[in-house]
Amino acid sequence: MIEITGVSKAYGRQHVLKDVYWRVQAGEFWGLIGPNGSGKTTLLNLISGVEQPDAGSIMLQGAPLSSYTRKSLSRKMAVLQQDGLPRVAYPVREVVEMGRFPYQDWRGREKHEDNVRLVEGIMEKLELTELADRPLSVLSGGQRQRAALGKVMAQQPELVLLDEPTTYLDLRYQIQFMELIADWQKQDGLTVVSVLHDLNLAALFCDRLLVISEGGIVAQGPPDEILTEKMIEEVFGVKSHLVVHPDTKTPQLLLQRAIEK
Ligand SMILES: Nc1ncnc2c1ncn2[C@@H]1O[C@H](COP(=O)(O)OP(=O)(O)OP(=O)(O)O)[C@@H](O)[C@H]1O
Repeated sequence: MIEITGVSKAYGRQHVLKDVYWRVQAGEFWGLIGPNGSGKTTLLNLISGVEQPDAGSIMLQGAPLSSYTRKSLSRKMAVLQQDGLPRVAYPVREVVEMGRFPYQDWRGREKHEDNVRLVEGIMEKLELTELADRPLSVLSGGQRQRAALGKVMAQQPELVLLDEPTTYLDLRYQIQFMELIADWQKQDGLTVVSVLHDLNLAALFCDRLLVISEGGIVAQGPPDEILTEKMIEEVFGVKSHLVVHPDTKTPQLLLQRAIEK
């Protein structure tokens, strides 16, 4: 799905990404983890085409990213930020329908009438039906993020890029959001790349983790190989205990206090 070869990116004199090599197979669920300022969002911005690399190449399904038009790219990939939608007066249903933009002609019409059913199905799945006519401006952060996910689902991409998507969600909605993405991944073979600060969520949901530190990749692989107390101390500078989740057998992190009593 994505092939990144020798990619570097600098802002002024600051080298934010240095010679990155990374391959993402179709259908994988990757978590991008690393400290603040390590280059995670920059990497997502390069994959989505918002930023251009200074060196190296990015291929999407075997073709250079630069060979796609904006519209053809938006049929392949969707991006969701941590605060996915602004507080505007548009009602939820209209916002979800906006996800169909890449499939519409210049009059804003679609060739297939199926789109109404598609949008309604998504609204039901995300429990947005009751909120359909409410403007985004009156919704809570969690409700707005669900509407943002609805818009992304209506876009029917093959690849979704998520940048800390659960930051403003409470525990219930964090899990619900990740489960919805995981269901979508399993049902449609969606490829997911998500920046996540919560290493426990990352371990529970991701097939693979990419650890970025100071603009370079320091480790990549399945969570049970990648998450070690040593890596967490080296990369994040904190001491931790890793325990095994009783249900999923994935590693889970317990933080240690800095001051020993
Ligand atoms: N448009 C820009 N212009 C100048 N510097 C930038 C720009 N975008 C990012 N940077 C710098 O690049 C570095 C990496 O930023 P980036 O947002 O990729 O990090 P991150 O790993 O996503 O961080 P966080 O976890 O804090 O979101 C930071 O030092 C940041 O200040």
